[in-house]
Amino acid sequence: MNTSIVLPIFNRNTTGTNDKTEHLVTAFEPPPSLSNRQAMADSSMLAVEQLGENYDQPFRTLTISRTVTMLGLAARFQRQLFASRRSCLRFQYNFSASSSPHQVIQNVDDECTDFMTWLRNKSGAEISSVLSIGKSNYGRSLFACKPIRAGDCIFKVPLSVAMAPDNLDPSIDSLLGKDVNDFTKLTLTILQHKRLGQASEWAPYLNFLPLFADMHSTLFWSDEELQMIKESFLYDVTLNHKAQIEKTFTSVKHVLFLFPEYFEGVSLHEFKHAYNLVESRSWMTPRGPSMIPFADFLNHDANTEQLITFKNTEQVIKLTAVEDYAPGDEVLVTYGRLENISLLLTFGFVLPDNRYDNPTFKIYAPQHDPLLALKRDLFNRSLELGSVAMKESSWSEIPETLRALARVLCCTSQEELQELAIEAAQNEGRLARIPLKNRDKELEAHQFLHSKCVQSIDNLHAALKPLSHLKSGNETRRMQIARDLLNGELRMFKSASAWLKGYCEALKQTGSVETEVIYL
Ligand SMILES: C[S@@+](CC[C@H](N)C(=O)[O-])C[C@H]1O[C@@H](n2cnc3c(N)ncnc32)[C@H](O)[C@@H]1O
Repeated sequence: MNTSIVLPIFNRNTTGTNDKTEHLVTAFEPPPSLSNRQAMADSSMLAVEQLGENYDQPFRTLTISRTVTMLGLAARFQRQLFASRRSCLRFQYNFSASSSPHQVIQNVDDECTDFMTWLRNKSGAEISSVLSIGKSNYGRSLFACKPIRAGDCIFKVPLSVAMAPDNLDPSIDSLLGKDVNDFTKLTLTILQHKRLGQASEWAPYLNFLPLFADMHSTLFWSDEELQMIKESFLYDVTLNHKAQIEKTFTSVKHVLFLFPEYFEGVSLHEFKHAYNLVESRSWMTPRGPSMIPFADFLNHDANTEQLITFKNTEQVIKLTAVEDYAPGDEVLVTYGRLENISLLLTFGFVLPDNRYDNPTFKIYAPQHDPLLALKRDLFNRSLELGSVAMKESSWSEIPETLRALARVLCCTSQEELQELAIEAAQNEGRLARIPLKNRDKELEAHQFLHSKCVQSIDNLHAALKPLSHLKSGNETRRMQIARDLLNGELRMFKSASAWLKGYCEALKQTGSVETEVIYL
């Protein structure tokens, strides 16, 4: 097999050093194939922190940084499919050297001309004859400038053209510790070449990257702006990610001092900006996270199957059409099955009807619970044993881990915990593979989850109130984003709440229901 899917780097932990977290990500990094990419996205939403220790899950490494957190869990619900969307915008510039009756060239942009001339020279070949760079509602984008048929090759970008960690000046690289990861190296490469200005071999590309003012990742939101999303788990995730990036910056600062020609006066703010450029525009290639000029103008559509691939024999990044496009159609790819929290943290946007969205429960165990240590041990043991199996099973309405947590937290005696452990031992060590034999306890655990849903719904309503009455002129882009995020979460919690309520009613009425009937 010569062709493989090029993985976008997002929805991985990309921060900082090769510590335990990074090791986990690397260890579980799937080989580039569609099925693994799917698996990665499917199992992408789980976070647990207990008593200040991080318990990272494979694949996803969100951690809650609050020291008050005793036991926190983020979990997900499955959603319905939404209809496909394709925008059609007239393009502004066609960079193809050949002419065709289908080409419509509007607003020819000198910057694009320079950029495409630079790219053609750097790659030694034409990148595409059927695509144009244009402006969309989401910044720059790629548009068909000729009819494209499914199966056609839309573009080819040689891997050698990509900016990757191996482009970092070797004298800088050699001074960085072994624990400095490739994402940081790529960030430093961007900063180094930005400082070189027009003398940089990447100048035409770097000039095309979005300005700080056009980037809306919550990493860049002020404290006041972040207050708008305090009810969302993204608030915790953002603070955590900011802290991680800060730590990374501090860990490389001593090296930056040695290269004032590149890094004199580089601030944390600039570092963060470059870091987020890497996070939002890099793709995983054999050279590590790579900025692929031209390919990184592709915007995201959650409903397309269009993916970038890497062709080993030719060492090129390729896009092959999976559908027909008419001239003027925007060509979109999927960045993966990403929920709004990931989209907003990494890319600075949310999808109002995101079918991959999941409500995130923040559940804190009471600190004074004398059984806390036992509960934590039991829950962690079950996580360790259950993680592989959970990956393989399809998600039911309530994720197994969340059920497990609720069951453990609702125990009021050692005997009850013991009972749970015995049942788990009969089910591959998993605490919540099937409904509990003790129906009262099963009901209690689900009522507990239902009460958390109701609480979240109330909190979200309160958070949305000030955002709902704004006059359109007073509304900033980030206010709209915050409202879309919170509304999406509200919908999820309402749906989860309805399901839990129905489940509890069924338990109360029948007292015993078949496992499969209840869980699917
Ligand atoms: C890989 S770049 C794509 C090119 C980018 N539009 C540009 O102007 O360079 C990813 C960025 O594009 C924007 N973007 C991509 N897809 C989007 C979407 N569906 N909705 C809103 N913004 C999107 C976001 O700003 C995101 O961080």
